[in-house]
Amino acid sequence: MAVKKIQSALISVFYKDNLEPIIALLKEQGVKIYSTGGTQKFIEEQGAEVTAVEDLTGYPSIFGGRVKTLHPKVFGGILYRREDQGDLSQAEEFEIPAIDLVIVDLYPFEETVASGAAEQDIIEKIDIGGISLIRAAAKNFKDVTIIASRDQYGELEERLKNNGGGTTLADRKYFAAKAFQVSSHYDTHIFNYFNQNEEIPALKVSENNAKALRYGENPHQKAHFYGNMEDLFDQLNGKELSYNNLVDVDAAVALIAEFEGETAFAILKHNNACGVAKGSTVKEAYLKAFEADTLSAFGGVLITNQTVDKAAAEEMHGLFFEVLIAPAFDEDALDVLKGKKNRILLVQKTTVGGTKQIKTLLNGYIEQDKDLATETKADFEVVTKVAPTEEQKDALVFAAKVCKHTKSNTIVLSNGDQLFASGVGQTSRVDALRQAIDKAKAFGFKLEGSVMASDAFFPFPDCVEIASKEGVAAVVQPGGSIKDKDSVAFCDKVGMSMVMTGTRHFKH
Ligand SMILES: NC(=O)c1ncn([C@@H]2O[C@H](COP(=O)(O)O)[C@@H](O)[C@H]2O)c1NC=O
Repeated sequence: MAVKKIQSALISVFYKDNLEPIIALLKEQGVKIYSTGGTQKFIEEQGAEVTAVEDLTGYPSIFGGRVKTLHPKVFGGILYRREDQGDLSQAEEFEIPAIDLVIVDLYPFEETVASGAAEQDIIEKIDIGGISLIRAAAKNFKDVTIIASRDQYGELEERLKNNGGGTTLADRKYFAAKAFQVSSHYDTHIFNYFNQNEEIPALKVSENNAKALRYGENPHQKAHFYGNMEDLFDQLNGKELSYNNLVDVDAAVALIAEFEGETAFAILKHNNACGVAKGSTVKEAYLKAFEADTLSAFGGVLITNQTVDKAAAEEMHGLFFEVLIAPAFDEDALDVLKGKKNRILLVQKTTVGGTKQIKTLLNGYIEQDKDLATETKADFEVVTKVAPTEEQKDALVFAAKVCKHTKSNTIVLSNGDQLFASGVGQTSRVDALRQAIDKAKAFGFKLEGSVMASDAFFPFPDCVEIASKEGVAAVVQPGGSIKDKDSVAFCDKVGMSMVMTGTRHFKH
């Protein structure tokens, strides 16, 4: 493919670091360089000759730098069509020199917003000239090479070296695509900043980090993860996380976040907890979580909110599991756990931020606030004659937390520190309860004195009737059914206690 030699360049960058090799290369190739204030100074310090953009435009940088490159001599030099006779003669008539390469690094808008800067500082970080240079050069990719971020210097250097100081049309089109990636990402953040109150109903999401996954939910489905796992986790061992691992890891970190300040352990399969427990040590919490369903734990995703020590590691080592997440691992625990090379060990460095959830659906997307509501004892309204004891209230809080993170319809049976069993993703609440009862019994739990949580209200008294036969002593549910009173009346008849929270936790 034909190579177009670069003879002139305009460089205007916010961060000057890492520009040195490019300057050296352009200098070596005798490229004429135009530049703006701070960048010009930096380039001159590298010993290269530079023409100030002011000398090209005949204007100084004005309005505190708001206008410096915005001039027909600059934009004309980038945008005129090199093969169009009319454009060529106009360029000559207006003495507009060609600009073959544009290098820009934009004002750091995103970074400034994240720093908590005042509005005026943020507004001044909306780059106008730079973004216009990027768009102009990308539009004229047939003739112009655009480098729209300092992340791309390495690629430019490599291609210039390989092509004897020029670029091919394919190179320029590639860089143009990257330029629009940069400009659209930049504008997405500006829009979201201006639309913080969501007055304008529009969904703008931009994520530059794409990681190809081995496959999607199934091997015949291609998949990518868009995000920055490294910000959240350090991976200490094991193969790459799969699509399904990521989905479970997401569910696991959301669940364990409910147990701040306690020692908790959860085992998840296909997004649902099959074991959750609290203990005085990680080992104890793990053993209790495992006990809830020793079958489903096989191949599961494990999570705790405390440092994994050797004693806990030795217990877990016997289990085949996919992922273990913890805030830290003792060295001797790692020695044990690393005994299986595919086992993924993640150190969770921080909690997951963000308040929104987005899904594709039909021919569009649905977006909602994350379910960040968690009920405490203070949220309980006792609706039965008998009130739960303090111990039962603690157990109801525990059951409600697990319930919130389980697929609907769900019923959770537990005591205060151990999930006995849950019915998950059932089409009826009665089915969910029956599944929970059968499972709890299959793993040897006695339900006498246990508590029950339901993610949504009971439309009929059937669930409390079944639960009471098993000895369930206290119930937590959101309430809100027109037949609430039937369930309450039944509880009163048999001496069960019930609290309502007013908050439903459907999870589809
Ligand atoms: N106003 C303009 O005409 C203009 N032209 C280029 N810039 C930006 O100015 C910065 C470089 O400025 P300096 O070289 O003075 O450090 C770059 O981030 C570039 O994107 C401008 N600044 C903001 O819009």
